[in-house]
Order: sequence, then structure tokens, then C-alpha cells
Amino acid sequence: MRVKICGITTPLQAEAIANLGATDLGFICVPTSPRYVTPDQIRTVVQHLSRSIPCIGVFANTTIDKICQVFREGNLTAVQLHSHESPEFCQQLRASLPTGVEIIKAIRVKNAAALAQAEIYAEVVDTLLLDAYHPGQLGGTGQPLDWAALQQFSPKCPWLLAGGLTPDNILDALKQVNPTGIDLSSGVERSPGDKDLTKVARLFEQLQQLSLLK
Ligand SMILES: O=C(O)c1ccccc1NCC(=O)[C@H](O)[C@H](O)COP(=O)(O)O
Repeated sequence: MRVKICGITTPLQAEAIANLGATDLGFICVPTSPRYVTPDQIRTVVQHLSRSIPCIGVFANTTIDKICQVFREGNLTAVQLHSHESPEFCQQLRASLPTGVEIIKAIRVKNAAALAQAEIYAEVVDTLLLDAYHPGQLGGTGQPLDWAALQQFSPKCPWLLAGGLTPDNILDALKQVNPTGIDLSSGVERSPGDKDLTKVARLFEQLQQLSLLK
């Protein structure tokens, strides 16, 4: 299973989290976030990783030019769009990024209509990410989704479950929902941007238990 740990800010934590089993690292490129990292900071983290692992930049309310600039300068490998980007925006971004770069579209699930909207994006992006809707925060909210309402969600492309996942609730979530992967941020933190390696380790212990059960 794909396990993306998002809101990475330091080389030491990135390396430790990759070694614990994360398949992807997420970097918040949204200046208003407490987890914001500059392209220089991302590049430093990426350069210090002892092995290559997908590094995803998370963007919101910005332009294609800016995304492409940060993508290049940060040495990123994929892009996650976390705001109101239209399907046309996703297509234009695809044409502007190097061939093969993964585009992930986050859908903040406010109601059933959001799930229907997700099906439209599944035609133009590589991967979907379902996150919690919060009126005042774009992401990293710690709010779980209604997992029971996602049992039938089966888009045409791979998808990641996000929103308020923790080492304590991950097994419960994955018993109800069957995503391609998961994304965690605040559930494995001490404070915004400061990951708690003990919680990350416990997450992977829990996931190990799940693979033994399956
Ligand atoms: O994490 C942020 O601060 C953030 C700010 C602006 C846009 C997106 C942001 N995070 C995106 C993520 O992919 C988070 O991992 C996702 O929202 C889940 O967060 P959490 O509920 O804390 O696990």
C-alpha cells in the first residue's frame, strides 16, 4: 500500500520516515500553511535522502508557472493540487510539466456531490486524494472523513485516503474503505511540521498487522 507522509520539513525527519516505510513524502508549498517549506528547503531535504523516493509538492491557489518553478527548484517528482483547480487547469498543468510527472488532485469532501466531482477529475489526473472539508483550512485539519460513506467509492484511477488518519484509527478506516494508499500529516505530528517518529513507527506497526490479517 502507498503511504504518503505529508508536511515534511527537515532532512533528518524525512530520512527517518522513509526508513520507517513511507512510500512518498509530501511538502507543503502553500505559504499560509504552518508546514510551508521553501523550494530551497525542499531541495535540501531531497538531496539528503539516502535513496530515491517520490517527493510530492502540495499546491493551492497558485499559477501553473509558479508550480512549475517550485517543482524544478525543489527537485520534486510529483504535484498535488489542493484547492479549487479545475479539470482544465489540471490538463494545462500536465502540458507544462515534464512528461510522466504524477498529478494528484485532492478533493475536499463536503458532501456527496464532491464524490461525483472526483469522478470527473479521475479522467484528467493520475491519482485522487480524498481529504476532509474544513471551512477555514485547506489541509492538515486532523478531521476524519465519513468512512462509511466512501465504501462504494471506486474511481477510474488510484486514490489516497487522507483526513484525520492516525496510528489509532488507521485499522478502523481501512476495514471500511479500500483506497490505493493513505496520506497522513497531523496524526503523526507533535506540532505542525514537526513529525513524531514514535507515532510514525506505530503507524507502520499497525499497517503490518493489517497485512498479516489480509
Ligand atoms: O497540511 C497543510 O498544512 C496543508 C495546507 C494547505 C494545503 C494542504 C495541506 N495539506 C495537505 C495534505 O496532503 C495533508 O496531508 C492532508 O490534508 C491530511 O492532513 P491530516 O488531516 O492532518 O492528516
